[in-house]
Amino acid sequence: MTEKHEDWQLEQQRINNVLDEIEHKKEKLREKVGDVKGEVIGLRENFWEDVTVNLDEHDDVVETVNSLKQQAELLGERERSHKHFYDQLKTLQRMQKNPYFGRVDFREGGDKEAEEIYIGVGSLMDQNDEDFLIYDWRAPISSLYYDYSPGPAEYETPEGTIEGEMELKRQFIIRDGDLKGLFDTGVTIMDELLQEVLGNNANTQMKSIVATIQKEQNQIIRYDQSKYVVVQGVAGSGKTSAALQRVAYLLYRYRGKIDADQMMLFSPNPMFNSYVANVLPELGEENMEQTTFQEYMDKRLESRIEFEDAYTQLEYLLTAKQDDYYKTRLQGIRFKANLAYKDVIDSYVQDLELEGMIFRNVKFRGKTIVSSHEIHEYFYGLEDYITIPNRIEMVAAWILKRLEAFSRKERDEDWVEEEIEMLSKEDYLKIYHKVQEGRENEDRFDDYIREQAILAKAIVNKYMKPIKRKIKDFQFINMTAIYRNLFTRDQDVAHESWKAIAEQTNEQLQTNLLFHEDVTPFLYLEDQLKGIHSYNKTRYLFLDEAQDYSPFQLEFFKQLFPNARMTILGDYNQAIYAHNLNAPTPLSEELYQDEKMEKMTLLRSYRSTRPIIEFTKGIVPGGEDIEPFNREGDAPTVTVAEDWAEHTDAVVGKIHDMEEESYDTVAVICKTAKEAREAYERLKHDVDIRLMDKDTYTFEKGLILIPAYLAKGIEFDAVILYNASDEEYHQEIERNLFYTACTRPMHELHLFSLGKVTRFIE
Ligand SMILES: Nc1ncnc2c1ncn2[C@@H]1O[C@H](COP(=O)(O)OP(=O)(O)OP(=O)(O)O)[C@@H](O)[C@H]1O
Repeated sequence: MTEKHEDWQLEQQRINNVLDEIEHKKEKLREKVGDVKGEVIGLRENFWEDVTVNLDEHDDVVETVNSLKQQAELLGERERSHKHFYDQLKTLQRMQKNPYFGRVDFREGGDKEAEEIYIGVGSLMDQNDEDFLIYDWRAPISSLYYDYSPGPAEYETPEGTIEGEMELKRQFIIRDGDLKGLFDTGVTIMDELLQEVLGNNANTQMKSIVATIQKEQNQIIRYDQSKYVVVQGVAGSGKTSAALQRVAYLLYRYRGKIDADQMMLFSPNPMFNSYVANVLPELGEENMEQTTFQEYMDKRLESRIEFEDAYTQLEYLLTAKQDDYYKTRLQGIRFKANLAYKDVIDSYVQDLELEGMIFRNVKFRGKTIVSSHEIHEYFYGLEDYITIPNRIEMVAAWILKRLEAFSRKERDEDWVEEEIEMLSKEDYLKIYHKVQEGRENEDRFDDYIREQAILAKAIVNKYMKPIKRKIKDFQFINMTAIYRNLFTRDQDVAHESWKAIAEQTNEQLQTNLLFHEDVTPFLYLEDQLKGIHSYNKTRYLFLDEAQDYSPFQLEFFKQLFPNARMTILGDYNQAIYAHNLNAPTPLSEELYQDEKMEKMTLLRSYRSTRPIIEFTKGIVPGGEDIEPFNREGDAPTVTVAEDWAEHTDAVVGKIHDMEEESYDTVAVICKTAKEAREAYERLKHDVDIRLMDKDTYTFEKGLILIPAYLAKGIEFDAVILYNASDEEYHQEIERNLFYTACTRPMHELHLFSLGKVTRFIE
């Protein structure tokens, strides 16, 4: 028997033993789950029988409350145990399919023998609960597997560094308990497991990478020192993957201290959210909160004011005529992204402490209860050392009091009486019963009057309620007017085109629609006036595709999440929004001058084959530093067509050719949504293709048509770049968009161009 064959047999034998142990543990757990479930059901059913309810005397009430509390605590504890056992059972089930993926033999300094350490998605103890049969990939010792090849190695523990010698590093492919692959590092130079994983089809759901995490990714996953970790990683270098495994790692590391709902991920769009939603559950963890900045803006602005979304802004910049209006808009977009503009707002807020706040009349049925002028007087009558938000609170309390007094008077008005007469029988009876409550034995002669009074009060209150809610929401501040005033007031703004920008913005605000670039500044200003509704609970914030946020937005996030450590990941070569063109992004070190920040860089790209990466390297400056992972494939192709008919035929032909490859996902990528719609009209008769737009919430298998900016962060088996002509892609703002599109495929990339192909690939 060869040595290799022997190893294989021994490992298969060990897998069998481990599987037996898993089965054994599952059996024991099932019993426990069953018992606890029985207890929970019993407790729920008999909840009221087991508490002593006695409300006669004060002491009895206290006793009853205590007894209720005890019973509820018992139930809560049992329910938690049930969930805990159930989760363990699920982990064991997952382990049964693939108990572990790696092994290192590590001899600690001074020891004679090496310990065999097997690494999987969860830990498993032996029968006597003494030794680890499998270590969780997040355990300190598991780091050895990711960080070293055989030779001297070390890992960190809370007690300090452990040094020693790694004698063996082995990777496994196990499917349903059968050993399918075994690779020893040192014997094979290439990472075969990674080759195998990356050679598979792209998926509509991102997969976990725990079996093949690379050293530099492991650093990001486990890093836990500074408040800010900033990761600049080239396309396909595993930024999103690292972010998600990092969440899983932190949940493990701080188990019992931090929950998934104290972590939040901001991602580019809902489709991306659905793309990554499976990774954490696959690792046996709950998902963190996931959102998009668009969702946040929607929530904040509700129906108060309409605003343009980021994609509409981009669509405008990529498709509109480049006249003076366009140029001013572009300058405005770029200026408003900056911290200089934040300074302008900060100084405006200082002025507002003394003058300039604009309020709304508080009205009820056409009558003014408190006029904007009165509010203004009251506000500026308060001491000016009191902060604006505190003064606003005082104003709200004062208005509410005025409303109360007004309500009392209003009850005598004719309209109230009319409403009473119009009351439905049901409503009337409800109020009537209220009047009767507790007075069955009393013979009251004034019942009618009392009844009328209660009815009148109920009616006025009903109409007053929404007004009160608005006051509590501080909607008596005329935010739009205050923001607009920023563009009409006399103010020294150090920007050569400020006048034109201000004029344009002012004009736009009159239509009651905020430009996208004004939304963050608007919300920031609002927070300075109303007080910040910060997310104090969030302990870890993840910003993916961070290059698309502005420096202003970064400051906004810092203010919004005061207690959060931030992991900020992105690629400046994929910055597709105009505000970040040749300007700082949240990936720029200069934005963290006074704060503790760790910058990490990922240069190795895993998504695409080597020929595709070699091709895309040429598109962006500095691309020569990108290192391809060595996976073979066909070189990208470029086809030039003379007219649309030829272009369409060529694209359709390629789509048909690719049917043989049985790919799961093929994307035809266009520059904009407008072009995607046009392409759809041209292609829909010949191929079965789905058009995706910004409202698409899930990413499904098949052939899709998508604008480049929506394809951010996701990947496909093959990509057809629709009309990669020089006419389409020649401005600097289009370079990164083109690069983003070309870096989406795993296996094939084909470019089609109407006329001369883009200069970016020359
Ligand atoms: N260590 C790894 N093991 C296995 N697959 C990996 C690894 N790192 C990255 N990948 C794969 O490479 C692809 C790209 O990863 P990911 O989407 O996380 O990269 P990214 O840096 O966020 O990309 P982009 O900026 O282009 O959106 C994914 O298919 C991911 O599974």
